Amino acid sequence: MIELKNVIKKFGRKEVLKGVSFTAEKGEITCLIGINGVGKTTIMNAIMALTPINGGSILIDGEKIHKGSYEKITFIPDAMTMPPNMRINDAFQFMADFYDCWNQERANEMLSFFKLQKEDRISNLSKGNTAKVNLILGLALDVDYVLMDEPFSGIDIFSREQIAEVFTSHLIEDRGVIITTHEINDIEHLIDKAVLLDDGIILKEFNTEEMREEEGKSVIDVLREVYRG
Ligand SMILES: Nc1ncnc2c1ncn2[C@@H]1O[C@H](COP(=O)(O)OP(=O)(O)OP(=O)(O)O)[C@@H](O)[C@H]1O
Repeated sequence: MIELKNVIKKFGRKEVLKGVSFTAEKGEITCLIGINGVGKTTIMNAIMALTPINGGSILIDGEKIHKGSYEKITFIPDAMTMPPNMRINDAFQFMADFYDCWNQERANEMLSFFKLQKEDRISNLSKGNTAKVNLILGLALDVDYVLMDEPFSGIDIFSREQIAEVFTSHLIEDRGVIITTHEINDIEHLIDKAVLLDDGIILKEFNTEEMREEEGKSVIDVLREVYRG
């Protein structure tokens, strides 16, 4: 389980996270929902210890993140982090050199699922194909937890459908996944838990299936209630 307890983050005098607490379980897809600039990426960076926090704590399976945790958790950003002159195959090699948990077989499987070629140069990839390569680089790691920043943002409908298919496949299955979005429509049916963020605090955290069964409400119904009052 990933557990955030009362996390505070300031940039200068601006307090972006004002005591954020929520949990994300293994085997579940947790979606962090909020408008642009509300602090979703900051939360991802804080979980990965890529940015220091000013208060509270973040635990992964009960432990503070340490060097070894990077064989257990990965972050798929919304932009390419590999050098543009690399080919996809070079990026795979880079990951293989860097991570013990790199799974080449799974990378190849995803590459053919997305109909991409190993020889393709990163700089020549479309936005949709960049997102797919990012997804491969993250999901071909045998890690328990995967963080994804806006995996559907700015991507055409067919690519979105392909990515959605990955979410319901064995590639995700038992892992704990946290994704961020400011646009829930595409992924409402894929997520197990919704965490609504606004102005540095969590407004609501709920299990989507329970909400549907017990109160007859979709995630969008709850969003309307919470954000529009
Ligand atoms: N390095 C930084 N220095 C100063 N302010 C920052 C920094 N990074 C983020 N911020 C500010 O923190 C706030 C939250 O940013 P963040 O990127 O986490 O939001 P977000 O919810 O991910 O937005 P989006 O949906 O646009 O990606 C914003 O007001 C942003 O300007």
